[in-house]
Amino acid sequence: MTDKLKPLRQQIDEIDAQILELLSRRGRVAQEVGHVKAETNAPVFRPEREAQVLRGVADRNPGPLKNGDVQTIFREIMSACRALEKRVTVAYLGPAGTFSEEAVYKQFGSAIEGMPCASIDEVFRATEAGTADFGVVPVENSSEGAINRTLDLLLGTTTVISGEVSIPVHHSLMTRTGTMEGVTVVCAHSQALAQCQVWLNLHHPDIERRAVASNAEAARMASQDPSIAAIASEMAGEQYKLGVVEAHIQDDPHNRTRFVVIGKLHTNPSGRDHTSLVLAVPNKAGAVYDLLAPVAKHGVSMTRFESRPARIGTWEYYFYVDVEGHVQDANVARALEELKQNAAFFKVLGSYPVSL
Ligand SMILES: O=C(O)C(=O)C[C@]1(C(=O)O)C=C[C@@H](O)C=C1
Repeated sequence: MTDKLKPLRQQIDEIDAQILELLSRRGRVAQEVGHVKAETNAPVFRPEREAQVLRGVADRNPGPLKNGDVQTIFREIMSACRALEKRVTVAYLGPAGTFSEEAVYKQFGSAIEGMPCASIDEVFRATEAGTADFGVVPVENSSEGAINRTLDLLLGTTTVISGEVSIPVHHSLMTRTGTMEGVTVVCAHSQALAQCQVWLNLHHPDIERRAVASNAEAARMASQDPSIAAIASEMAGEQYKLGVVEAHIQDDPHNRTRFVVIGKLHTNPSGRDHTSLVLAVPNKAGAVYDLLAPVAKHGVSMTRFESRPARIGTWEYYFYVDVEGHVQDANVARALEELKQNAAFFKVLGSYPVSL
């Protein structure tokens, strides 16, 4: 056994030495890129370029490593190279261990400064003030729909959307002991309680459910009190040394949350992009239909349509629309120009690469 392993491990050592040499070369080139950018005050983080690199490695991947795994490795390589140019600060809805933190790492890799914030409002404030270079905020969940606070804040923000990231959301029921003995209350963020309601009704119909600020906060509470069970990610459970009572209790096994990256950066076209906008129409019959006509006319696909009350006391709404393509694409530019003519309110939130 050992005799057979030895030459294989030698091969691995040789390959690792080559990988290390190549990584070092890549790092030195990134430093040069950093100097060129510094001369022209150009942005360090380029989401469109990173998206192209990651799509490229998946397209050229000869195997046997899986595309997703190769992309994770390259995500980290770019993150480390980027940190040689500048370590970007990213604000998100904390504490550490939330799905928002997971989204931050999926988008930026781990060579960043994470800035956990107490609320979505604070993420916007930190990004607008420049305390953080970017912010990552949840915008919609596949089972629960829009995250209204984010939509409301996008309306008035001076930041733009420069990226999107979507992650699977799996919830586990966890306690200090890994059993439900002595548990009188289940704590989680209200969204998580809603996403697990069918399972809870079936298995623990009589236990009180309490909404708290975040799932990570629920995990922290459960770690200190044996009468509390938390619904959170296993990542948060590990952080607080909780035992898993039941894994994957979310009602929809394909549950996902989509986040957007906000910042001051206008992202260039990557070849596969989305554009987000907010619109309002005059309050008259057929107005919404007329408003959206240019989208179809110019062959632009709409991927999302969401409405929010304008909260000015009348039955008026803001419409949050996502379309395929970039504002610099000719057909998108023409469609938006016409949309703008018919709209009482019109704001482009940003164009950015479609999430992996
Ligand atoms: O191409 C660039 O602009 C780089 O700075 C290099 C690099 C990379 O490591 O590949 C790093 C950071 C950018 O976000 C994009 C790519």
